[in-house]
Amino acid sequence: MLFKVEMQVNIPSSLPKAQADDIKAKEKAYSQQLQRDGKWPHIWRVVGQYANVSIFDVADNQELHTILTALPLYPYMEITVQPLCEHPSSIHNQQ
Ligand SMILES: O=C(O)C[C@H]1C=CC(=O)O1
Repeated sequence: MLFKVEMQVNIPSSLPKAQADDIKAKEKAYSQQLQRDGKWPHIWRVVGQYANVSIFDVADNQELHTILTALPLYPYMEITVQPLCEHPSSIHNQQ
């Protein structure tokens, strides 16, 4: 199942820089492993914002929930999820 996920990151200025940098490094490693696994095929920065638009390719809602809630930056994120299906005019995925 494909999902469009938008993540807005709001790290409080009260969080010490070293701690924020550590969380960001863990987030990067976690994200890149999911990308290698094919679960997170797209991630794009939203211009001018500490935010991304991503596509996830997972088995079901539960798997996406498990992945998102394990993001190291999850406590500092606002996340919106939209399920996707095939567009009838798409030239991809035709059988
Ligand atoms: O920077 C972000 O958009 C937040 C987060 C998502 C992946 C990652 O490495 O960081």
